Parts: sequence; C-alpha cells; structure tokens
Amino acid sequence: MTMKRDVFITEVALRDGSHVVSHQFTVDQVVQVAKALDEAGVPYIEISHGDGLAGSSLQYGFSHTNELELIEAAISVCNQAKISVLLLPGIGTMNDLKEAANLGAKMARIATHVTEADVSAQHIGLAKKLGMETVGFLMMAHSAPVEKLVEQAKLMESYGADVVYVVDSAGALLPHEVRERISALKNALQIEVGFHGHNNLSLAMANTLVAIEEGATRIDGSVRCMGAGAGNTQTEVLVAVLDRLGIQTGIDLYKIMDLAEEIVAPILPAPQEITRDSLILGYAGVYSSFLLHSQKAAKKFGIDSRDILIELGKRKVVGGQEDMIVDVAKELVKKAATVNN
Ligand SMILES: CC[C@H](O)CC(=O)C(=O)O
Ligand SMILES: [Mn+2]
Repeated sequence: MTMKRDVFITEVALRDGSHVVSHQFTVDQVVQVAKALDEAGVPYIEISHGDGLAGSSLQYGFSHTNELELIEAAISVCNQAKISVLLLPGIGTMNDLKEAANLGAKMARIATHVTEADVSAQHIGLAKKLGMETVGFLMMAHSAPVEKLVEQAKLMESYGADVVYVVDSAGALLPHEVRERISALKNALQIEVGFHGHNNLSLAMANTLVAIEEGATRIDGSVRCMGAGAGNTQTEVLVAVLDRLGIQTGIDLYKIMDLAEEIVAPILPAPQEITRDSLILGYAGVYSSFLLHSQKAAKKFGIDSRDILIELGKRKVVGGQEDMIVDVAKELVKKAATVNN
C-alpha cells in the first residue's frame, strides 16, 4: 500500500550529520539508523560523506569507512526508504555517481553554489540516464538575489532535474527571505521545490514551515539536529508539528522519536545546540560545514574562532574553499601582531 504524503522528508543525519562526527560513521551505526528510519516510514535517507560523494580527502576530512560500503549496508536493511546520495561536481565524479547507482541508490542530489548551476548539467543528465530521481541543490541560497536564484533553478530544471532545493547552508535566511525565494521558484518552475535549513539562528523550523506554506513539498531534516553547525530542522519535531497542522509525512511519530533518542543521540559527540560559534555561522552567513575546521584553526593559532568566521563571511567564501580557513587564521594572527607592535 502506498503511503499518502503531502510533504516528502529527506533525512540527512547520515550525510549532513557526517560533518558532526568528522566523517567517522561506522557500518554498524549507519545500519542501525537507516533500519530504524526505514521502519519509521521515512521516504528518503541520504548517505554520503558530508561533502558529498568522494568528499573523503585531506581538504574535507577523511572518512572512517568508504561511503559506498555505508550506502550498500543501508540499502540492505531498507524495505521502503530510498537511499539518496549527494554529489558536488568537482568533488564527486560521474563515475562516483554510477557506482552509487549500481549499488541501488535511487536519488541523486547535485549540489552547486547558488550562482554556479551550470556545472551541474552533465551530472543531472547522467543521474536521469541512470534512472535516478534527480534533485538540483542550490547551496548558500542566502547569498544571491532572488532573481539570480530563479535563473539558476531554471537552468537545473532545463538540465532535467525533477526537484530544485533552496539550500540555506549557512542557516542565515530569515523567514521572509525564505518566503520570497520559495514563492519565486514556485511561480517560475514546473517542477517540485524543496527546502534545506540549518538552525544556526534558531529559524530552521520557522523557515521550513514558511517554505511549506509557499508550496515546497520536499523538505530536509535531521533527527536530533544531527547536521553541520547547529544542525538542520529537527526531523522528529517537524513530523510532530506537521501532524498537528494536518500535513501528512507518512512517518510514524513514536518510532522517529524513539530512534532519535535511543539510536542517534548516543552517536552525537555532544547534544546539538546553538553555541556562540554556530550562531556566528548564521549571523555572518558562513557555510555550516566550516564550523569544526574553523574551531580547529582557532585552537591551532590561539585566536577566537568567531573572528575567523566573521572574516570568512566578509570574504563570501564558498564551499570548496576550506583551505581559506587556515589562511584567514594566519592573517588574523599577523594583523594582531602588527597592531600590538
Ligand atoms: C559541503 C556540502 C554541504 O554540507 C551541503 C549542505 O548540506 C549544505 O550546503 O547545507
Ligand atoms: Mn546542510
């Protein structure tokens, strides 16, 4: 029997949450979480390195376990949920996508910076050819005007994407900005629209509800907020709120609450909360995945991680420029030394 769903949730704890554990997920953890999510009725579960397929590297952090092994293990325990993979062109290759599809991944999300949709053409084309449901994922959506976002989303639609997402990578968008963006995309596109939030300004839930009000039907969440920075819209809370609103997700509330509490919470290094650093991510408009890298650099150079994050925000650094974090830290140390002498 097919479940009636008004909104389709993609659970990203096993991908965005990979940043939280510095990409150290084990097969055992992934199997336990994926099996419980499947039993709870979650329709899509994303699994990849935090920075997408082939993200395991010196630049982004090496994975504990090869993501293809994690994907395969998750697929083997899911009965109804489809496994999704994230791919950032330039990090992941066409071959990585083929390998994931061969293992049985059914959805591909092709992510680009919000102004660079043109680099997704080949990957979207290949995903469609492989028979995968294909999503265009426009990251750092706060950093471009609405007209630019629409132009880029239309490009992804023209390449064959089935869905385009507004991705608030920095958790910087305010509710009225989400409303403008989703409503503009709904007016301009023929395909479904999605929203991926981060909770750095404590707005992930409010922004998600605004997105749904404006017609978004694809929504990301992470159980226990297990995503980069302060995490994403908390899936089990979202399921409860949507249920109260009469919006069907097809997800069993008790089951998702139980797995959040009993399986995911013990995996978290610390409970997800809005710390001063994650708050700065949203305030300064910095990629949530830069959090741990910036904290590491701050410790190494003996400076305040907030200063690094503020400077990265001023420079409008985009994903893939993680090496800038250390450069900025060094410059701040040098500047402080000049001022003191
Ligand atoms: C670096 C990829 C990134 O984590 C993708 C994502 O979830 C986002 O931009 O929020
Ligand atoms: Mn994210």
